[in-house]
Amino acid sequence: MTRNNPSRSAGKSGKSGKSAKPGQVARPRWGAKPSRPAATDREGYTAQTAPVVPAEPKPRAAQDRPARAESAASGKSAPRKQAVRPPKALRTVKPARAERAPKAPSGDPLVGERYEVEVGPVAHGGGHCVARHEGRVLFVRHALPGERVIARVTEGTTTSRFLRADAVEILDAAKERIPAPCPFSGPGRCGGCDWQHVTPGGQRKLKAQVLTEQLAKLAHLTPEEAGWDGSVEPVGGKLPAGEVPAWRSRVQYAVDPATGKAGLRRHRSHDVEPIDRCLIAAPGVAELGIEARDWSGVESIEAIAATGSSDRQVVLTPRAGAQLPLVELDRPVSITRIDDQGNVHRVHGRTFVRERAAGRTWRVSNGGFWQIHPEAPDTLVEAVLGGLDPQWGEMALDLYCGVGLFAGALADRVGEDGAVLGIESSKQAVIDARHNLAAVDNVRIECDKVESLLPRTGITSTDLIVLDPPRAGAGRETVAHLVGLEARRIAYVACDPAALARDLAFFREGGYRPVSLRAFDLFPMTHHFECVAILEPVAE
Ligand SMILES: C[S@@+](CC[C@H](N)C(=O)[O-])C[C@H]1O[C@@H](n2cnc3c(N)ncnc32)[C@H](O)[C@@H]1O
Repeated sequence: MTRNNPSRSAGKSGKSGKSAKPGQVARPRWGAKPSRPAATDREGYTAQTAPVVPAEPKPRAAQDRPARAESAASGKSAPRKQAVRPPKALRTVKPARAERAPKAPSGDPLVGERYEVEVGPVAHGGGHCVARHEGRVLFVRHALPGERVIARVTEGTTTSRFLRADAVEILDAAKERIPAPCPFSGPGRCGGCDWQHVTPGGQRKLKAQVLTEQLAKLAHLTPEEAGWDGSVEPVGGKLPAGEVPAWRSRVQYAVDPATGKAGLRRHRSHDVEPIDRCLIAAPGVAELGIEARDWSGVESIEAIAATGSSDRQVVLTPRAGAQLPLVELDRPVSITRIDDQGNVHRVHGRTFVRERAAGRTWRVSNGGFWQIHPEAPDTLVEAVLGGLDPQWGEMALDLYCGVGLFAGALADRVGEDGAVLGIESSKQAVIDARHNLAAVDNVRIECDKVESLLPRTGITSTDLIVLDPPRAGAGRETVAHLVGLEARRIAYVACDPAALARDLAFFREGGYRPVSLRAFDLFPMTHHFECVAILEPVAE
């Protein structure tokens, strides 16, 4: 579909504050700083044609939901904190309705059954590959396409539409298979990494296959049509063979209640795999020695090592009713506690870390969102700016702006004649963004949900848009609103290839197509990766 864009064919509309020509919409000077002072707080791979891969069914019951270790790898989806539920007796009991009651699994359990299978293509979403046994689909972890393995069932019954399984014996190994460097990985063990058993190049090939398949299935685009060369770009330089990249600047540990030992959650489980060391943790995290302490009374620990500053922070969530233990760590570190209402309390030091990236220092408070790979902010900013090519005097939107990373970069490029509006729903992130960009006159940050604020801004057009939504993507309605703003270019930063492909289809309906797409291996050893798509209006 071609966009009907009268203002574009009439020439560029006037810049902020200038009067509109007849037939054009006057642009309010929406990027200017608000007159009130900014809020402050107390301180401060090559892909082949797309294989046909069965979709992983959506979770139906609560116990089917992916565990935090998996979803947290990208840092985008998992909620920071869930308030502890009140004791059962205090909860409001809803009337029992047959359709609301979770269905008890029917059929006989197959867990523990072992099947010899030929492993098919990698599937989106869980670090697993697809296999078939006697007409049933198996999602098999710890396997690689083309392998022949013994798969042991981990979930499912005789009536299940699909089964989950782990490859527990490899009969014919793929050439990309290596011995897992991490002693805590493998069937039934730590759920933090998916592809410890795969060469770095093999991991990127798998990610490229997933992206190719999602683009074909959900956006009906070939790599060429998406402007993608089919590669997932490595980030962080080449490592000697056998060495694991230590990239995680933020690690979410869980604590085994029986032993008080910190570890990582097993795949799709709340059980804790105690570890001595996480191989992919950044040196600044490893130095904290979290795994060596007794954390009795603590439910979870987020360990953060800032990049470009010596700031270290641990964010502790105590168990309900437990006393926070006296925490002594080997080096200066800020300690923050989150109570059962989700409120943040300073225990020691600062409640934030200072991250250095893209030419600025960024304050990030309370374990709020920040890209996890130390090279991610610069890599993504470079890809966004390179794709958008912002011009002096242009107007830009940074949607889902976090603490202001892309807004800051855009502001520098559009200059004082241009303007940037950031929208972010987290109050603390907005406070941080306003603090981080306080000296930048042409940026304004608003706190609200993009979908509810955008239609109320009165903004009818813009030159550039960056959107970096959470895992679910932006969705049809928000995309419909964005295409109506007639931006010259749009940069879509995505951590989930399925959400990206779905939204690309919505953009296509609205007359925008991807002119370039890059994929970055910002989450090595896991199935996650990040994409930057640049969209332009289809020529009229
Ligand atoms: C993937 S992060 C991107 C942050 C930022 N662009 C960066 O790279 O640091 C997504 C952000 O969107 C925010 N968010 C989630 N849902 C939102 C919504 N409906 N409207 C506005 N912001 C939202 C989250 O709080 C988070 O800061």
